[in-house]
Amino acid sequence: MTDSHSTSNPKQKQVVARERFQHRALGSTHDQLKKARVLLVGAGGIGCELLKNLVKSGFKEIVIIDLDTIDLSNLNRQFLFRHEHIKKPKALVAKEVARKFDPRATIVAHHANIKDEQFNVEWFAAFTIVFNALDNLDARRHVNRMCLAADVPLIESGTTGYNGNVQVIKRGKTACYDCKEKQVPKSFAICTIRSTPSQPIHTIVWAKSYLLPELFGVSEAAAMNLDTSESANNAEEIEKLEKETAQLRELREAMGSDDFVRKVFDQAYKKDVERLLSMEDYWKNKKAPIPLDYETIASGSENIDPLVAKLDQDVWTLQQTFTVFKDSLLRLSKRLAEERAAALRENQLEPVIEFDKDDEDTLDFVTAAANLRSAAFNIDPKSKFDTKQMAGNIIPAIATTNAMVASLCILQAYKVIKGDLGRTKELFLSKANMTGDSSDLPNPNCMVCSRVMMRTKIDLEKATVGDLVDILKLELDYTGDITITTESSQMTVFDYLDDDDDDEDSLAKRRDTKLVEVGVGNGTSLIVLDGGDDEPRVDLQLFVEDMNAEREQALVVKFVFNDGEKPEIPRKPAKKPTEMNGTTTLDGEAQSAATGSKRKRGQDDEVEESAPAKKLQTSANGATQEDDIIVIDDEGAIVLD
Ligand SMILES: Nc1ncnc2c1ncn2[C@@H]1O[C@H](COP(=O)(O)OP(=O)(O)OP(=O)(O)O)[C@@H](O)[C@H]1O
Ligand SMILES: [Zn+2]
Repeated sequence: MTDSHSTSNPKQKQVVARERFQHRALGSTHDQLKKARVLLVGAGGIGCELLKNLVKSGFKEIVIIDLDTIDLSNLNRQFLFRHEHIKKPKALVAKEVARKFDPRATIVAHHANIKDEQFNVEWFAAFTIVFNALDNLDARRHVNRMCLAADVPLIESGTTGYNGNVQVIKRGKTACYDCKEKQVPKSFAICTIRSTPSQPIHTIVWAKSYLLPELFGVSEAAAMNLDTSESANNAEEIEKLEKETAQLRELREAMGSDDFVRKVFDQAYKKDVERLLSMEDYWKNKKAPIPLDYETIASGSENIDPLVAKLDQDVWTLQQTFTVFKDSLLRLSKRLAEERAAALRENQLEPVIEFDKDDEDTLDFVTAAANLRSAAFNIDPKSKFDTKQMAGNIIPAIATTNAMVASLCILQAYKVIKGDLGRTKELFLSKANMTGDSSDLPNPNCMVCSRVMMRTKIDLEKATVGDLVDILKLELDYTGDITITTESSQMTVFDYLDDDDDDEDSLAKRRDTKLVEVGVGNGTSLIVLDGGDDEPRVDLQLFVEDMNAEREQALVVKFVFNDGEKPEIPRKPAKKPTEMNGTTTLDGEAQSAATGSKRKRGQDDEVEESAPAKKLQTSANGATQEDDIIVIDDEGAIVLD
């Protein structure tokens, strides 16, 4: 008989030895983490590191989810992936590779979006702890809300270049992801992009967010993140821009014809520039742009091989740029025509081509189109490589930063697993140092976590608006002066002010309307606002689940109380001005450096890296005698917190 201690399998031996050390270091926390059920959202830069750390630190039950497939550009830092994995789902490959670190760990992988309906509050509630390893605000906010609703602790993390941060989020105990205002990505004034570019980034944004969508995607209004606040002063200019946009859109009709390239070129680099030249006042103190002439440029580019586009580190000559412009325009036109034909056959929506930094056709087009505009406006051209960084809003990801952040996540997780939330920290990593602050308390004015959240089972076949209002009154003691809206689309489900309606018939009709008819479905989140007296209650958020099999004859709406107890819905705090700190939303959101220095709060907040090393003391049963988390390796022990 083989027991785990006498195994001859070298891998197994390694795991057993590792676990013995872990037990000595962590004591009962080790037992707890072996029983924990962990969700890891994202299998990218931080996610791969975290999964490896989770398995190697003894977590036995892990669910990992990622919607993406592996790309060549991931391989330099996502070390669970190899060349042969390209195009395979990240979550599935990560699972297969990480299992080898501990064959006894159970890893379940989902190649899916965490926002999918199936991952509802009930599903989240089954986890002991959740880790976010995401790259976008939207998904982070979603997981934040789901964890608050399910009352599951969340370890949030992010990196940008050398900067990184880790935040522990637990409902009612610490600040949530939305407690602090997030900086929005930098936007550009519409007139700078469309009329008066002066830097390479302006022509790159023009090519990526204006010309490309106008020709191949959804129109400007939807695609561009432009600041139109100057519009009031520039009504005439805006009108001209709109006219030009309409002309460009007409060009789409010419797609596929022999003179398509010439038409686009003339519109974008001749007529448009001539229009801008007519703003004489503007060019009085600046070098005026020069319209480009198709014949002149084309005649010098006949012998250039379109493969010049592969030279991504070089700044192309004007003729090379023209060649890539023409070639990529034709490639994109052909692609769109094929996609349209396929969509028509399969009765699908009209396809569009959107910019993707990893899509060579769109990147070639944006690089060339931007550089032609730069040529007209006396702006320095950029290489394809530089354009990729700028258009993709890329700050290079650094494997070491990801690795450090992932290990800090684990150290915070130990405290959470121990139930030691008071000692969790928000950590900030930068090139110079690492700083740590005790986790912030929840912001009482936070729009997200100040809400009371509740799962709500609804018989969607039967339940009406009136049923929902009645149960809110009956079970949660609302007066009825409430407004209910859907969170995502902000559609009104019920408004007590309409209840004052004199028309009895219309009132009755509204209350008898089925909830499904007013946009409520499985997974909908509803916000209940108390419009009552002077001291309204905080907002209530209901996460709707279809009652399905549990349908009971009489009950069509049923609240699921956490801990089985009816929650108290407190009154809103009296309004007073709040001070919002800047924030460190990292990763794809390209935020400012994560110094965290402004957040220091006294003695407790010592920098983690400066914590004095203490001697490892173990008791008879092998557990440490202190509260500190101690990491040991063959060299000895280090006290980390
Ligand atoms: N809604 C979501 N559901 C599931 N996974 C998501 C969701 N949003 C983002 N992700 C995943 O989170 C991971 C974030 O990892 P990372 O920041 O390293 O990005 P990446 O896409 O791998 O790299 P890069 O953007 O630099 O090419 C990605 O693998 C991405 O697919
Ligand atoms: Zn909050």
